[in-house]
Amino acid sequence: MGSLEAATVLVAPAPVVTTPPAQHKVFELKASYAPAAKSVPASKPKPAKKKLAGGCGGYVLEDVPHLTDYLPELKSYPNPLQDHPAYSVVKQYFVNPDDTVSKKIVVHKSSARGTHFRRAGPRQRVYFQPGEVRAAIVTCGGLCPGLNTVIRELVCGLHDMYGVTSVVGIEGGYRGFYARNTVDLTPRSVNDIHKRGGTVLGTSRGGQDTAKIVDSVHDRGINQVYVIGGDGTQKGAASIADEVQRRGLKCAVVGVPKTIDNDIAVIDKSFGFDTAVEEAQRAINAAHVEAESAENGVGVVKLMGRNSGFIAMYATLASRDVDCCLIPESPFFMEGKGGLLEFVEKRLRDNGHMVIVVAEGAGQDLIAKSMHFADTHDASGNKLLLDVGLWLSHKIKEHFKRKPGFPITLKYIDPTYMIRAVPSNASDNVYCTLLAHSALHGAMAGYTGFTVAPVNGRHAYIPFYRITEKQNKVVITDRMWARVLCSTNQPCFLSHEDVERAGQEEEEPHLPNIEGENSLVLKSPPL
Ligand SMILES: Nc1ncnc2c1ncn2[C@@H]1O[C@H](COP(=O)(O)OP(=O)(O)OP(=O)(O)O)[C@@H](O)[C@H]1O
Ligand SMILES: O=P(O)(O)OC[C@H]1O[C@](O)(CO)[C@@H](O)[C@@H]1O
Ligand SMILES: [Mg+2]
Repeated sequence: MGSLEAATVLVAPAPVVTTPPAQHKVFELKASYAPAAKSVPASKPKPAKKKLAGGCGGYVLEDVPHLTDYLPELKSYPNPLQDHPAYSVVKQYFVNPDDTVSKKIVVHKSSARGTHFRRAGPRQRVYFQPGEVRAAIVTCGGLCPGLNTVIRELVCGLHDMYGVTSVVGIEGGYRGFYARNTVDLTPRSVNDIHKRGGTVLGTSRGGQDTAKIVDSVHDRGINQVYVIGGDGTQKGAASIADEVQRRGLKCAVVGVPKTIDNDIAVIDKSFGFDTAVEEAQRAINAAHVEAESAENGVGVVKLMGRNSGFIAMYATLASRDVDCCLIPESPFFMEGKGGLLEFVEKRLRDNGHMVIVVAEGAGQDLIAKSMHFADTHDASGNKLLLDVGLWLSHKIKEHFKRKPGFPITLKYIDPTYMIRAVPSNASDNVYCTLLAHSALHGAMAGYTGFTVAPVNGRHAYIPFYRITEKQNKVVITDRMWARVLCSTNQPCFLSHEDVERAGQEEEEPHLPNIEGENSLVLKSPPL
């Protein structure tokens, strides 16, 4: 257990005035903060105000909070990395404070410069001394390849780059903050955990009680919290960050986005996704071998993807053995002209076998129509899904039973948990390492209330609200989905209205208008 004083450094007058962390003009941050409070009765923390900076050409920096926003007297120190033998030789190792990463990478002559995020990386000045840091790491939500790599690299990165020796793991997800003891994490104890699937800390759904979590953070003297999880977890982290600010604690709250479904908005890709797609190939290969070896063989493979069909889409494109890919974003129908059953029949007549890949969230409306079921949710409030693979297999079998002289052999493969329980592959391991490093550089530099991830290939600090306001979905009016349809030669199943609706959902939200600052974007002619 750490000392209470360590977590309550806070608003004591500091001898050195800090260098401002950002050069940009900041708007809208008007909150005044009370000095540090200890246990405060449970109350819903107000979300932090958006921190926006504007410039000409429709430039908007959607910035992340900094500890000095509410602890203006906080002391800063030279970054110890400048004396590190490995890093001191790197030219321009520290990130220029004005560097930003553009959300939009494809632009036109008259495009506004649009939304930017603060570039991730080490800063010249840090707001924690090595001996002062007590970091905590927690993993929440479903499993995902790479969780252990992120944990390892946070522990080793903090130790090797910043000399931090106090890192604890919170066991069993958010509720572990107040229901379990912590475990000490050292470079030695995490040395080879990246070779294992799962999370050495354990995980859970539900149990997110912000007030109790922040009480625990305060009581244990924790001043950096690293939260690894999906969209639900990032929402939880946002409310922890808000409560930490409200209490005036010197504690950075940092999110590392995790989800096998790749459904986190704004970011290029979530870690573990590549590994999952690779692992899915084994199931698709098996389905293909089985289907090819039987008379009118049909292989059905169900892959994860609650609301977003990225795993199914990429696994299909990678395999080239798939005849039909079904995802939640693209409605389909079974019976009649242009329906799935007609297509299965045609493909079997033409090729003698076929493989169908279905994302678990696809066709849920069809199943619900055809059977009674209780609409249930998991502990985090996520809707529990019906088994579309089983349902589809049953429907196909029933259809061909009614066709004497057309026997089929159908094999249903459900590798759902196998694709997420494996250790991360080489490229995900490197990705997880960079994510962990970007996360801890941000916390050491005093940033808080952010998720770290690559945006157009560059790591950026993204305010929590940007990650949580909507989910990333396959855009069925985009070229990538067209590539899938082209590779499988499946029908698109969509009505004109479906396509219209999909196009409207994809419209970009308007840029924030900062009076007198980014007016160009408002005056620029529509494209
Ligand atoms: N809106 C929310 N506000 C605060 N906490 C939340 C919210 N939604 C979910 N959480 C908490 O976040 C944790 C993880 O959420 P969830 O089970 O939805 O997984 P996730 O992080 O979305 O990951 P994945 O979907 O990839 O499994 C849970 O402890 C849950 O209670
Ligand atoms: O059965 P569990 O562990 O709740 O997780 C299942 C869900 O988790 C996910 O893998 C997301 O993490 C979804 O694809 C899936 O629906
Ligand atoms: Mg989720």
